[in-house]
Amino acid sequence: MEESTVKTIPRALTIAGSDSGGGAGIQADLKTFQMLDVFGMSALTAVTAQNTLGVHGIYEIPLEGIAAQIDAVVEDLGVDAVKTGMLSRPDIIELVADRIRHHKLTALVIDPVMIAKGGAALLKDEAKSVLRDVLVPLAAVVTPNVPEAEVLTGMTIATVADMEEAARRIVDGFGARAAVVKGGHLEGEPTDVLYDGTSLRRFTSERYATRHTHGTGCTFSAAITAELAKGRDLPDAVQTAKAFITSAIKEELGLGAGHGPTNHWAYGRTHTRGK
Ligand SMILES: Nc1ncnc2c1ncn2[C@@H]1O[C@H](COP(=O)(O)OP(=O)(O)O)[C@@H](O)[C@H]1O
Ligand SMILES: Cc1ncc(COP(=O)(O)O)c(N)n1
Repeated sequence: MEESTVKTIPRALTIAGSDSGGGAGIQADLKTFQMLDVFGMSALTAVTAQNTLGVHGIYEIPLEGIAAQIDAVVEDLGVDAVKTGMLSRPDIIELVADRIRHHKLTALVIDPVMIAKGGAALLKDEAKSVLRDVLVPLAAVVTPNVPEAEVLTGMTIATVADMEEAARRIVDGFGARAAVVKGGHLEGEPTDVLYDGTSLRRFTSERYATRHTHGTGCTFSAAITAELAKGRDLPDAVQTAKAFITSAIKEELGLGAGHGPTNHWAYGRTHTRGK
């Protein structure tokens, strides 16, 4: 009998919005999955007309179409880890939570996307509590930036110690299994904090002075998702994601007149990827 050429490859799904500019949203997620040697799939929640200058239009996908995309990939190709990004509305969040429960997708990364770098709202105000109450309890990890962690917890965050307190509240108060609060919006060396219900860890890097940070949060959470799809534990996944996003910010591409995309090739050029 001929030897089988079938290989198993880790598979990751992103449930998020499309960024026509290619730097954030599902485009950032799929590029990141690819660079980390994970097979990427997508379920679009919305299409945005977007470039480095801002969001020029939002066109949401009908609920039935979002559910059909998720069901189609899970039932045939299989999903080892899943992330959510832009979810826009309360009913989209409810639907995504329903499909995640139905398919028993436990390796779930929630990036609670609220506002684009240019200021456009990607999540309606009335959806914020639904995200916290319905989706966060299903998460293996939630990855808010400082303003998002402030909205979720209602607290003001000015220091790394505040970020740690916010991470604790997201886990102990809202039922996520872990939280990474990202420190890009505070001054100084950007420090991200991970709390998993037992211990706190800090991940710090150099800060690069650049306006090309469009899609940093999407890329970071996609890298965590890719590593979880490979079966890595969460601290390892966060460490790789931090290295991935740091390289992507450092080696800017200089595209566009506004907040340009990060460099999704950079990490692969400087790190040996597991083959
Ligand atoms: N100027 C920067 N230099 C290096 N790393 C950064 C910079 N800005 C953000 N980061 C890192 O990029 C990731 C995303 O951070 P953050 O800006 O806090 O979230 P978001 O992109 O969701 O707004 C985090 O790992 C953060 O530490
Ligand atoms: C479709 C989509 N999803 C997410 C973001 C957030 O990315 P960022 O906050 O890094 O601009 C975005 N701008 N567009």
